[in-house]
Amino acid sequence: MINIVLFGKPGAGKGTQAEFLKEKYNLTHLSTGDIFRFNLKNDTELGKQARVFMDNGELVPCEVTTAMLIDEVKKHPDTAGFLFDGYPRTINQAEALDKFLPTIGSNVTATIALEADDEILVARLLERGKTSGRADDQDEEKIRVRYQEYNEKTAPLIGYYKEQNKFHAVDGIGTIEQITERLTSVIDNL
Ligand SMILES: Nc1ncnc2c1ncn2[C@@H]1O[C@H](COP(=O)(O)OP(=O)(O)O)[C@@H](O)[C@H]1O
Repeated sequence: MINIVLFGKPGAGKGTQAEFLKEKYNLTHLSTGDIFRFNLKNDTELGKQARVFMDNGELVPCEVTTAMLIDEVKKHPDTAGFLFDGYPRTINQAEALDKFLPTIGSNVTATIALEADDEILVARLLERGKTSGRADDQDEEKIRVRYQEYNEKTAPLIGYYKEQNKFHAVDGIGTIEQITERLTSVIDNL
């Protein structure tokens, strides 16, 4: 089983690249943002719990997110591996994943970060907000909160995975194809 954690700031292109990578490597793509948005739209209990946080650009509490993620992983017992997109986002979540995966005989294979400057990313998000209908992409204030959350809570994961020799970074600026190529060359060399 190969488990890749796609890592990057909001707008870095994780979702776009995940679409290509899941096909190429036959992986199950789990995007916590997408799963939350699905639950929001369908007004499920989980959606109700997540809504306030998401609307404000804050992280949904760890227990809620981790329980949801583990549920999703368990739905795919026969997969060749997972492409985690948007999870883990805190040290706490990374530890939870490192504790859970061995219970299904697996582990994080590698973390790959898509890197890009904040200015470029904020512009991308505002552009996406015009068409995606995502409330959190239309308000610069909320985008700012998401970056703050990233810097405070998610950035420390770089050190966490470096210590395990599982951290790889890829330049996230270029055409979609160029970036896919950079990512695949990392994965092919794992
Ligand atoms: N691992 C997570 N832990 C906590 N909250 C999360 C997580 N993943 C997604 N969320 C919630 O869903 C929102 C949207 O997620 P996502 O689409 O991945 O955002 P972004 O485009 O900002 O990277 C986040 O701002 C957060 O509220």
